Amino acid sequence: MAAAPVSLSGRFKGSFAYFTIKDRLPQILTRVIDTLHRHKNEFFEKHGEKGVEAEKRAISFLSKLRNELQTDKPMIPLNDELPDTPIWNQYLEYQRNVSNGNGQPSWFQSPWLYVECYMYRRIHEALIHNPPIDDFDPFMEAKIQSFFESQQAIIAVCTYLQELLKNIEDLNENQLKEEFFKLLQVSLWGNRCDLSISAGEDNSQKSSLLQSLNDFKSFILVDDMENLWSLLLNSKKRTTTKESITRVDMILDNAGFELITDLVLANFLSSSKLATEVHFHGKCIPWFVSDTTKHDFNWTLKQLQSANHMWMSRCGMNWEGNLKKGVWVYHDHMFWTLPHEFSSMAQVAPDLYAELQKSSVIIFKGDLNYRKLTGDRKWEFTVPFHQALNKFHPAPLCSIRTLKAEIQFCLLALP
Ligand SMILES: O=P(O)(O)OC[C@H]1O[C@](O)(CO)[C@@H](O)[C@@H]1O
Ligand SMILES: [Mn+2]
Repeated sequence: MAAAPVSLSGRFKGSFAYFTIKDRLPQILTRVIDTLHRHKNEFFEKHGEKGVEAEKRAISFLSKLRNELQTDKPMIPLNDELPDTPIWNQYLEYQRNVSNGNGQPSWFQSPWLYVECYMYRRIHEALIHNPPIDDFDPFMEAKIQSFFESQQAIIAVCTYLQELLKNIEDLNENQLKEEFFKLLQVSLWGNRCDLSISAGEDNSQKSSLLQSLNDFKSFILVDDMENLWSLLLNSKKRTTTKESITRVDMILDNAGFELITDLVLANFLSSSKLATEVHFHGKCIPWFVSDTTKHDFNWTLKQLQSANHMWMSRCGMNWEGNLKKGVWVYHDHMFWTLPHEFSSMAQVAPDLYAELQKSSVIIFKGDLNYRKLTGDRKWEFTVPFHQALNKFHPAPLCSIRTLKAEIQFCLLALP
């Protein structure tokens, strides 16, 4: 098999990677600095002068980081005490070795995937270094605002689900398949609501998606819904005896409306018995502006339960119940916030790889997961997706992603 092509990088002027590193990442950093500035009084009220001092130090750290980025300085090792720090610093050494003498790993010369992930980890380092604001999520405000801006769309999709559940037992196989395809597409288009692509600008879902699915159909470039349906249906038919299970793993992406669409899809899979277990995988630190952390996941369930809308609160209660019963499980392994391509998971995080091997099908949400699945390299569009996976295959898998970066393939891998 031919060697894997080079990584997408800011060294390719005019590429989306170049535009992202040159313009978008500094915008995101500036927005983080502004957010810290705006929370100065809150830090003072909560922590007194110590909070204000910590805020000043974090801002100075982030301003220095922005200058490093904008002037293409070499990447520097992390020096906080977090468990992933040695892995990040080993990865920097690896980048130094593979740069084969083309100088130090730097923002515009190194792989885009690495430098973008590295920026979010350095943002976390800026806070970790500065207690007592070390637990502050600089993206929380934007995630919460995006949730509330999407209220109408959330009400519509929760209402649709609850109406569907009333007679789900009476649906025949074709009707079930039709509903499955609808909710898959809602989860797909929910991925447009990502605050990284908008550099933090509002990117919430204003209208109900369910009425627009036909309008969006022609924008689906690669459609393997039939294969995914067959895989789940065959697994359901095999799950006759008690002990056999159909486990679906959802590698989550953005909080807010997209997370609701993923939970709605998961509820449908559980209620239709297409899945006997659903495992959700979130991020262990704030990531790519709107990616879901455990706090975001739990906040969303609580927010729904306390909503003054019957179907929203019903969803929140049911979903919390599924977690309590253990039919739904939430994980947040540190691997998801490392810079590694997924093809190195078996070496870097064998425990996570083994966990995913228990799955009947793994659904990867979003653009960043797609980039990590395929190594974020300059593949020809005609290369089969499974080739780009580079032997990463813990279980049958698929990607549900709205295209936000140059990388794209013609086929999805499932079986
Ligand atoms: O939330 P998603 O779908 O992973 O999108 C994040 C992606 O968007 C981008 O901002 C666009 O390139 C990338 O940084 C990242 O891959
Ligand atoms: Mn995201």
